Amino acid sequence: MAHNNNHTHLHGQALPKVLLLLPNPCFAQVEANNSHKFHFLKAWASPLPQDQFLETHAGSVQVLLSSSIGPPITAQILHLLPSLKLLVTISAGLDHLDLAECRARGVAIASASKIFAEDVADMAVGLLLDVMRNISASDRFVRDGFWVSKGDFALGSKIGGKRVGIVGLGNFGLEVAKRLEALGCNILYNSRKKKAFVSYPFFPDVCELAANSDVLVICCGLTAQTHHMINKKVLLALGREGVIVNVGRGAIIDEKEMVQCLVRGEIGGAGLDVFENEPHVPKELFALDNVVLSPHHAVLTPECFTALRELVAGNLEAFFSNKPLLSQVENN
Ligand SMILES: O=CC(=O)O
Repeated sequence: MAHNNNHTHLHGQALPKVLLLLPNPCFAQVEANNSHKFHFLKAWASPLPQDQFLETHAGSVQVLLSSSIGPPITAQILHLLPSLKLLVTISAGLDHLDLAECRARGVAIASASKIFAEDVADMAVGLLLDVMRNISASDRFVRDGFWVSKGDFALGSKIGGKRVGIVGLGNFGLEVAKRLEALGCNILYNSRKKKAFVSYPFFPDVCELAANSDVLVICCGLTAQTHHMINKKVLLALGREGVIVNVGRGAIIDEKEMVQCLVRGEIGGAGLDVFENEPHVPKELFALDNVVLSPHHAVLTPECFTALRELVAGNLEAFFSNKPLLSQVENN
């Protein structure tokens, strides 16, 4: 009879192990609801250094649960986990994962992308409306008593009829498009590939897209290809009246250049949920009324978190019962 080395037994049967490298409120709730089904191995709670902890469990860990907050899942970590088959990330972004190494090792990835789409799109539209209709700036104007003392206030722009260029027409971008169409905007887009199922004009070149748009909404993921894709040339093509909204990742935009363009009035405004060096936001932006800032909060609704916990548990169950994952991402 094979000797079972697993540490956790329930009625003599080992629970499948799920590795966690860092504490996270979402993981804690997933654990609270599923500790009868899975044994959650917490590297951070062990007195052993992480590498040693991983070496100890190297033979038995098939699943790693990760988030986009904290250190990335590097090739070095993956090397220490030769039995790993599945990486579940509670993010839509995959930029914290070494995708090439996962591919080489045959590690499947499940993400949160789809279930975040509506909340992220709502936030993108909220930021767009706020910048273009001066909502946050109006709020400050009224609170500061300027309605009484100064009387008038800068006009906002009409939303209907505006040309909105969506960069990345995936789960997020499609939800943004749907919402903005309802507001009377004309949708254009840039994506890795033209999408056969939409009739919006496609621009293979993001600079061309910017030149033909009143607003750019960044909805794509951060990859080597999209890093600083929104550079000075693209920003200048967007132009003095142009507005940029970012709900993707900060580093998709060359942030230094964007700040300069905003300070010099070379673009019209920005609504930003993400930044290059979070939680640090360039101080120059604090003085600008045509900029709306948000602390990477686009997905933070309780409804989204409930769905996320269920998705994570569903993916774990599917994996351990050899069923298709609920939210596997393509990694090729
Ligand atoms: O930014 C959040 C995510 O990638 O899910």
